[in-house]
Amino acid sequence: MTLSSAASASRSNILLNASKLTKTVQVGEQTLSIIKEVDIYINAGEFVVIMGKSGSGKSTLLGLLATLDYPDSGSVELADHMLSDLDEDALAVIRQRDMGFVFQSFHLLPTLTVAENIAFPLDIARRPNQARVNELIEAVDLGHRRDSLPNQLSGGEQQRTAVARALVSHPKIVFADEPTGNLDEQNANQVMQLLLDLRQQVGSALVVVTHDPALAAMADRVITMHDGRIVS
Ligand SMILES: Nc1ncnc2c1ncn2[C@@H]1O[C@H](COP(=O)(O)OP(=O)(O)OP(=O)(O)O)[C@@H](O)[C@H]1O
Repeated sequence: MTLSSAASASRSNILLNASKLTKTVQVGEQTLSIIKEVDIYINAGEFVVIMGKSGSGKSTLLGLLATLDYPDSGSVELADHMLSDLDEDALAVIRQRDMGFVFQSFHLLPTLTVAENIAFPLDIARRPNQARVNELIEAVDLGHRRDSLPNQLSGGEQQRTAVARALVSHPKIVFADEPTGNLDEQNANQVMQLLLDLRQQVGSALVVVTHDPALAAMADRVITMHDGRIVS
């Protein structure tokens, strides 16, 4: 295979394609450019890690790809939907149906139990499926904690709940922003292994922002950012 045919083969299965994304923020009188004309694609089922120094724009880029934030210009397309053209209601439907999220600080709903947090994406999409929820609770080894509230859980248990919630509705893509950043090494390894195993079962693409080189070593592709641009 030539280099160019290899490149086109690896791009033939594109799930998410973002083009010329830019983002500025206003700091006092100054307009700072924090994402600068970034082009990025993610293939279906691919595991991509985004690395780079603190402040290089990783979390901002992830937020733009996941439609949690708006770019100043540029476009994001997911599975034939041009997300940049959709209103907030239509985006909410796509986020519920096609995306999963794992954040560094867990972001569980504090008044819902483990089982209810995991069921939440199915419930708001009006597709309740208790069998699927039970399967995920077992997969992340939280059967004994199913009726606990988030504030009764350890950090590792909270993040395992978040991982199950992210995968429960068979999303096309999961976005994770430093998912192991608040965990000790043992819990970090367990959470990452669960995230990788479950997304493999579901066939989801996975995009992870991390500083962890061990995680990067497991990725299909590593993207490095510097000063708002992708440099490799
Ligand atoms: N709302 C905002 N207002 C002002 N500056 C912002 C805002 N959001 C992000 N920034 C700045 O944009 C730059 C990129 O931030 P971002 O959080 O994306 O970086 P990062 O690479 O994820 O960093 P870290 O590894 O520390 O989490 C940083 O310099 C940050 O201070």
